[in-house]
Amino acid sequence: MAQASVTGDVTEPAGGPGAVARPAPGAASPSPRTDDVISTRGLTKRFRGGQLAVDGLDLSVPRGSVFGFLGPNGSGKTTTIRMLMGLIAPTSGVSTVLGEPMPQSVSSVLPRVGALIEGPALYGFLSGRDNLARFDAADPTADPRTRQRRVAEALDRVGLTAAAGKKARAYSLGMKQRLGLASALLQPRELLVLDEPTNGLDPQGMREIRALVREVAAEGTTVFLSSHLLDEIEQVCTHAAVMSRGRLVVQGTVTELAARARGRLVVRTPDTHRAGEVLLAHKVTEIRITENRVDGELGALAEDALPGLCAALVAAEIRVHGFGVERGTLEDAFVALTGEGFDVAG
Ligand SMILES: Nc1ncnc2c1ncn2[C@@H]1O[C@H](COP(=O)(O)OP(=O)(O)OP(=O)(O)O)[C@@H](O)[C@H]1O
Repeated sequence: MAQASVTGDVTEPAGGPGAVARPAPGAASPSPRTDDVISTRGLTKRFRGGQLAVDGLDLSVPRGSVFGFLGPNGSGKTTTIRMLMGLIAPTSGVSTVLGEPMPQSVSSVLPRVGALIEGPALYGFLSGRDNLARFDAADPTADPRTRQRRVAEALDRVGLTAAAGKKARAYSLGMKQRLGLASALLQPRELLVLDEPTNGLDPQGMREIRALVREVAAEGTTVFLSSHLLDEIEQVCTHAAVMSRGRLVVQGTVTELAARARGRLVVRTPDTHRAGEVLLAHKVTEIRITENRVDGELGALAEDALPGLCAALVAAEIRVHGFGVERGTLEDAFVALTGEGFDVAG
């Protein structure tokens, strides 16, 4: 499928989608840019069994963004996050978080980061409130004098005030997820890292978490969240990176990424078959006809061909009830870039 030209700061690995520039073996990786909140160069993880989970990743997360880290299950998102948080060592490559090299700076960086990775670690026999208090007490940078107030505020933000006294083992998956999020919100943070934060939540729970993410971002915290849900990224993120099989496919602003999928021409008419013939005669391709609707690819046709197309339909006495170009979605862009559907295991 033809792709619209892209302006702005969408970046794609040299060599086109899927190709990632890698330093020559043995060469020192160039230092990542430090003005980004997260920056990686050539970040790679090969597990002992030989599995190449992350392959030469160059990621740039701008300060103040809500950055969606998107990819199907198994594409390397969690492995990347675990490397960024210093939980596992990369096989090669470099990364900085909040301007400091990781994993060397774990002790100075992590207090500035709220993280929720692979579900929260909770004590089932403690209440939600006591879990948070315990979590806070384990944080050497947390002020014990303000603990009670901060715990109450965090519970309130995630909508768990009423259930705060219940034992965590009685919590639903969604409630556990919210409690984990509350633990990341006990202190103001410069960066919030959330691995699949809406996993296991019902639609209402998802909406609430997304609203919370927007709220936290509006307060100035950069949010980095992984997801396999395209519509989630479109709803909450300003920027996104797309992973496929351990590699970065593309990164940029969500608006620009979605714009990579060219819109389709859509004509609403009861005279669908005749309209299809006219469009075909005017070089519109991949025409699909459904009830009262014809759509097709504009292909090489430029936007200024649209008035002529509309006039041709009218001249052929086709009853045109609607005529326009529908914007492509991020899912269209993903499919166009990778040639694969989204719900595939890597
Ligand atoms: N500890 C490990 N040892 C060996 N292979 C691993 C390990 N952890 C992850 N992998 C493999 O690395 C690949 C990437 O996994 P990862 O969990 O990073 O993907 P993901 O995009 O986060 O997917 P998911 O959403 O399913 O967690 C997968 O093929 C996975 O099986």
